[in-house]
Amino acid sequence: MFVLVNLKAYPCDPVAVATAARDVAEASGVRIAVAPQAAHLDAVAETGVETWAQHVDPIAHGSHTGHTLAEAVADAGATGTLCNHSEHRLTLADVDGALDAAERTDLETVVCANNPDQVAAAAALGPDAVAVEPPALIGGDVSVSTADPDIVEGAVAAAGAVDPEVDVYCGAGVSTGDDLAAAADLGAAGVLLASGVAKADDPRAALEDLVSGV
Ligand SMILES: O=C(CO)COP(=O)(O)O
Repeated sequence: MFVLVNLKAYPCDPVAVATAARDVAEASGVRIAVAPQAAHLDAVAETGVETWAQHVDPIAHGSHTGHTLAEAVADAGATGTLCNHSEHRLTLADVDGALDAAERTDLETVVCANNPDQVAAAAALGPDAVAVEPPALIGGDVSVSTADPDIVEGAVAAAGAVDPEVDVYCGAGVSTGDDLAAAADLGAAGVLLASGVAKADDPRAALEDLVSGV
């Protein structure tokens, strides 16, 4: 299972979370990546943890102001990027353009989607993975794998019907080892989570619990 921790804009210490994630990944053998604010990519990558961007824009070098350039996040040490997160939705054309930018710079890609229909559309664009995250469950206490297992199974089926090479992750409310195990049982190859780690009193303990059953 892949564990992708999105720090969003939470007021956590990104280097402390990254250091904990690096240590827990090394100790457990579970692949764990951290996606901090773009301005923190360098510092997070320096810890040695697998580092992801939260977003890249569908642009190349040139006259663009206030955008996130794929080359810049790759230079800062990111090896992957989220795209089309529920809190940063793009048009279909812009998802396609962002994936082109990521491919140009060898960034691994996860396109987020609300439901199986959107998962199918996202999978058709050829990302490395898609992540189904029902917006209503994001930031809540109940994991998508418990609250809406059908949507996870539906996403796995939808992506598989379009392109079996595209991995499916799930997210929203994931915070425990049981949540991770339930996601794996439903066919997910990984989880995308945020508040369960970024808002935890002890992010290291939260990460250790997450991977305890893998
Ligand atoms: O949006 C998410 C991850 O990108 C999920 O957030 P939570 O883990 O806080 O529900």
